[in-house]
Amino acid sequence: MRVRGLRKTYRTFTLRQVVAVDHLDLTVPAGGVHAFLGPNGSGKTTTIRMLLGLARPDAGSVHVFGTPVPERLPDVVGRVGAIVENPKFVPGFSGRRNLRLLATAVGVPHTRVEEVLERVGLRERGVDQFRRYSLGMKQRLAIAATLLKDPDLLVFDEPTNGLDPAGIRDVRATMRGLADEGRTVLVSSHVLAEVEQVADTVSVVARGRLVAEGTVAQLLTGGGPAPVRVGVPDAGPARDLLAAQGWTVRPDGRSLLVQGAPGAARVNEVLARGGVFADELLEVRRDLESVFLELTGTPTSGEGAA
Ligand SMILES: Nc1ncnc2c1ncn2[C@@H]1O[C@H](COP(=O)(O)OP(=O)(O)OP(=O)(O)O)[C@@H](O)[C@H]1O
Repeated sequence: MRVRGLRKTYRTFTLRQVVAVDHLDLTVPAGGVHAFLGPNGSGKTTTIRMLLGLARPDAGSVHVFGTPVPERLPDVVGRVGAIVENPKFVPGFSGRRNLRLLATAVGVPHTRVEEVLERVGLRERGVDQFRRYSLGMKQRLAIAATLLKDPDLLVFDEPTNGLDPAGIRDVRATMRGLADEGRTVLVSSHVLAEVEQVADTVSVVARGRLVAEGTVAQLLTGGGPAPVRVGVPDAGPARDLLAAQGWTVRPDGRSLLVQGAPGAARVNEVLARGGVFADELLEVRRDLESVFLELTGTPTSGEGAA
């Protein structure tokens, strides 16, 4: 899936213009789990609605399997399954009966219902009424419904919202399994921790714009080497030696933080050649949470994410 220059504005009831998506570029590689991350209100749902032809962009282009959307949506709609809003199931019907109704509506045989129930781990519970399902089971039934047509691309908008840790784990495992079968899974979330373990690639948006993309490892390194923390008995000569290499050196408590050096070994070598011996050398690994915070200016965990 490829998005270029996507833009969408809304008018509020006071006629104020809200730019929900602002010249967004997005590339979702085929196969694997792609996380679409951003704080609340950063434009994820609006983008997903445009990808699915549910909202019309003001500008920009969307291609799904190389086909322009919404212009030629009917050509690809059968290859796409999505959960955008809470799917409507009949509370008093069993999970299986709900899926059979949907299967009839989309013209797939009831044998397919058994396959998708099995696929999401609900076969045993297929006889239970939908209203008796846990939130996690309801979400897995929703995923089962999207699988009825055997789609190549699955789009899930915040599928782990409101789930307990066990529910999050189940949904995550289901997404991983679908990607391992060769499907493409696009999953949006404002809670990084809920998707980082399962995502092969990531796009981060803030205020409707793309602020970073790549693999989780690429985001962690930010494209450059990790800073090196150096402890030396006398900071002055060490700072001069390191700065002479063109590296940025700043105090970090009782140590020095060196940015731009290709690794701790090279820092050690430069110091030793200058007659300075470090008593501490550490490559400082960034965690994804702090990268996300730097990129979006917003914490990602729980309700604190505004
Ligand atoms: N129908 C609408 N009318 C007016 N403004 C809207 C409408 N839908 C979305 N917006 C605004 O557009 C911006 C982006 O919203 P959107 O729902 O796409 O973000 P999001 O990243 O999906 O957020 P969340 O994680 O809360 O779902 C927000 O400022 C939102 O208030």
